[in-house]
Amino acid sequence: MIIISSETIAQELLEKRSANYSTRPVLRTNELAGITFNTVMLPYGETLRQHRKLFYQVLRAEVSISYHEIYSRHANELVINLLGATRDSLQQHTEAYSGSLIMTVTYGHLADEGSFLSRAHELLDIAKQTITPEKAAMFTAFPFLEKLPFWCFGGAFALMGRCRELCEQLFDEPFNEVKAQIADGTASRSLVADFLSQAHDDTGEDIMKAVALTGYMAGMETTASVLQAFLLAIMLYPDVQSRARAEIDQAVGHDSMPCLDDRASLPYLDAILREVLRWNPPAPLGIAHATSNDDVYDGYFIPKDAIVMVNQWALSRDEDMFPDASRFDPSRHLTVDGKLKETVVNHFAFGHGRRICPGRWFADNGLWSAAAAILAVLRIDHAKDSNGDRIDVKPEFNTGLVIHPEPFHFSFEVVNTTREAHIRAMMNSR
Ligand code: HEM
Repeated sequence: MIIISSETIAQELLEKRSANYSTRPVLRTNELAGITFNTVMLPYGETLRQHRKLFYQVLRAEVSISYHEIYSRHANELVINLLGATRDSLQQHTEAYSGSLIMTVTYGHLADEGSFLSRAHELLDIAKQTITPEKAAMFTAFPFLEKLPFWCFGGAFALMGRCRELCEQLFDEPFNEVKAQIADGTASRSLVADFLSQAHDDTGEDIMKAVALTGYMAGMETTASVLQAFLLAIMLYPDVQSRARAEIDQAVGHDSMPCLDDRASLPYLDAILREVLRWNPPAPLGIAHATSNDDVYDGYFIPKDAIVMVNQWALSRDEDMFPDASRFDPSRHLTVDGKLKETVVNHFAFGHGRRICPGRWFADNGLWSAAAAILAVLRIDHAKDSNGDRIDVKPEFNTGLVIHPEPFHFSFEVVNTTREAHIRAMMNSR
């Protein structure tokens, strides 16, 4: 296994030599769990090319921004929900935001959105527990284990069958519902509806089904994790929070809500989001790539089928690139005259080369909309204990493929009642 801990080497290998570094390790557990349809797991080849082409068609920068009203609507709901959030429900609120946003953009309005969301969440939970590298290694080393019924293994493994069942249901059901809505003229705009409005054969439809379900599985938790880290960061760094709010007030006026059209006038907010991704990249070890052929780099022999990981955590702590790296400092992404140094969404947190995250524009727009709405209406601060003393919080994160801040105490207060009234009125008018 090769672990890359430098941005330069990540670019040298995964980008400049991408033809050789773009497949994925073969994990037997993906097949057993029935999730080989998932774009993230696909080996390099024709099916992957078709998936990525479709992702590009439906989620590239220009298309992704055209869903701006949906982002705003969900961001407004999030703001109101956060007012009632507790230490233990913050994760749930942020996941509800990212999950329902992805679902709405992907499928439009489903008759039973709750059922889709709860089953998709269940699928993700089971998948996370069953497809870990150590479990994949166990089945590769001892293939006879596959002959045993899954319940023998207990724990999450006993749920492999349920995982397959959920995949089958969620692959077809929402897609077929949108198809029926198109036939009776009730479909709202969505990726699937846009896709179905053009002519496609069955193969094309299966790819769209896979892309649609992958979007939820790949995007829900990552986006929610960044949102939680954003809230933690602006609570711990109140000067950053005040400066971002002042920038919004100045650019859009005290009574209006910021929207994606205002983005170019809010460089500091973008710098904050880039810094959140750098400060604690949500997938600190990325997703494993694998080599298709032998290679030699800088005198080192790298064999075919080697697993190649990018240690994003190490990249984020590179003191040459990011002096005083553990400090949360959005200004490092700005020029001296306050402009963004990088204007494109090309952050290492989204990966490298031909497998770079194809949902990055969508994630970026969703995160921006939520962050802008939160800052425009709410202030997050440390909570106080029963004696009125501030409860200190250390920035601690859990471990896993996708990490989250550990639950932390906080308090929200409304800082702009006009905007709050405005978004409540918008929500009630629907
Ligand atoms: C802040 C949120 C997100 C982060 C940090 C993130 C990060 C990543 C990373 C690190 C990878 C692996 C890249 C590599 O192998 O080099 C990836 C792959 C992927 N992401 Fe995201 N992602 C996010 C949101 C999303 C969203 C919202 C979607 C879709 C709606 C999405 C869809 C995908 C897909 C399909 C892949 C697999 C691409 C492939 O294997 O070719 N992601 N993402």
